[in-house]
Amino acid sequence: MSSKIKIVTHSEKGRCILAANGIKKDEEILREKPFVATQFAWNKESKYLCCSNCMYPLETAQDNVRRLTFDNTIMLPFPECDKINLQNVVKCENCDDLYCSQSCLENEKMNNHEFYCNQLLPNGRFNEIYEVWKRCHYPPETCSILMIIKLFALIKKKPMETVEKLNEFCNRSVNEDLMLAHKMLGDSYKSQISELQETMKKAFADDTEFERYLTDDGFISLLAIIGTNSQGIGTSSFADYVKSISELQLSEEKRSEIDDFIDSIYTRLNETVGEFLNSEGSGLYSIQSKINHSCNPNSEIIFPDSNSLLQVIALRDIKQNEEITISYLDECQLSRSRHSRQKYLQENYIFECFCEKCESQVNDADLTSDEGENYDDDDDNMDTD
Ligand SMILES: C[S@@+](CC[C@H](N)C(=O)[O-])C[C@H]1O[C@@H](n2cnc3c(N)ncnc32)[C@H](O)[C@@H]1O
Repeated sequence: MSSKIKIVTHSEKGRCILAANGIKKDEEILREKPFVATQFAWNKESKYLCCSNCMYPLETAQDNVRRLTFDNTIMLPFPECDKINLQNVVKCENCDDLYCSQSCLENEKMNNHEFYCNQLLPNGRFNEIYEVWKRCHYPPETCSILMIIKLFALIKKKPMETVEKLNEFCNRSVNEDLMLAHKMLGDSYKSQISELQETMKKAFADDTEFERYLTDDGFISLLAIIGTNSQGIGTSSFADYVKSISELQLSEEKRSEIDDFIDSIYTRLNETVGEFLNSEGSGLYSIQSKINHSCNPNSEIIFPDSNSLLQVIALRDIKQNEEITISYLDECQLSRSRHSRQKYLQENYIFECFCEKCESQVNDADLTSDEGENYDDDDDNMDTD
């Protein structure tokens, strides 16, 4: 673990990560690869191209916008800013899964890729699970059945080590687990949890090492571990291109021209794919998952290499022994009243927030922000990003 942090236990929040020494604004606090990470099932089905190991984009920004807008004539200016490296792309010789490099392919093989290689395709051992999952979990996805299958592959290969690691993630009570599992699948698909469980039992009937995860409580608890601890990951070659463009030194006139062009591309993308611009997925990170939420966080998560490698960065100077916190809510949710934030966290993450901001506003009137009410009614999904 990084020498910059230490783990302690808090009576209300469980484990907390503290700064071992003072940390400066913009300083890296933590850099971590996931224990397991996957692209979401529907995202993959919709041909969002990324490395099957690290989620690095596998198409140039130009190809990305051409595909998403259905317009093959788009030419991106400043092609030197389209930096996605496709020179080392390799594929699994059996299932055609793509990897950004030989080392990603090797890593996936080490993590027992063989276990699910070809098995999601029609006639594959896990195809039915995949189909049931897609039926009961429409986009926007917040978790993936592929994550469970990858976890099972790891358990098969390194049983003791994997189960030990999995047990270190935050666990909930049986009741909370059930609420979380319902949240993950969306309220209208509650009844399909048992269909999914039965399909998995059938597919894994001969694998005794998974029995404990396929009982009624075990299955719900597995979904809840993923729901409580997983971190959203999004990678996009066009977003990388836009970032590189923003770093160019340009005249005011050129800057305004390129900004207008990028805006026009985003407008077109909005018409075709709406918010679904990225290769979306999620990962379980052993240390990052122990960072608690705050409604006034002092840190944020970024993905500096456009892949699943995660970095936690300080948003301001952090004192020695101060808790490292991130926000599980987006900017808009964070700006709402204490009551709205608490309601959202309670309904979607099943916990009462004990952050400093909520504690300092404990005597505020129990008013729900107007915008909050609209949002609370609409939103069904959960995710810790
Ligand atoms: C991803 S885990 C964070 C680490 C966790 N504290 C642990 O012991 O592993 C998320 C869980 O931590 C707790 N938690 C996180 N932020 C909190 C907060 N601001 N107030 C109270 N509990 C919090 C909740 O139980 C939540 O479900």
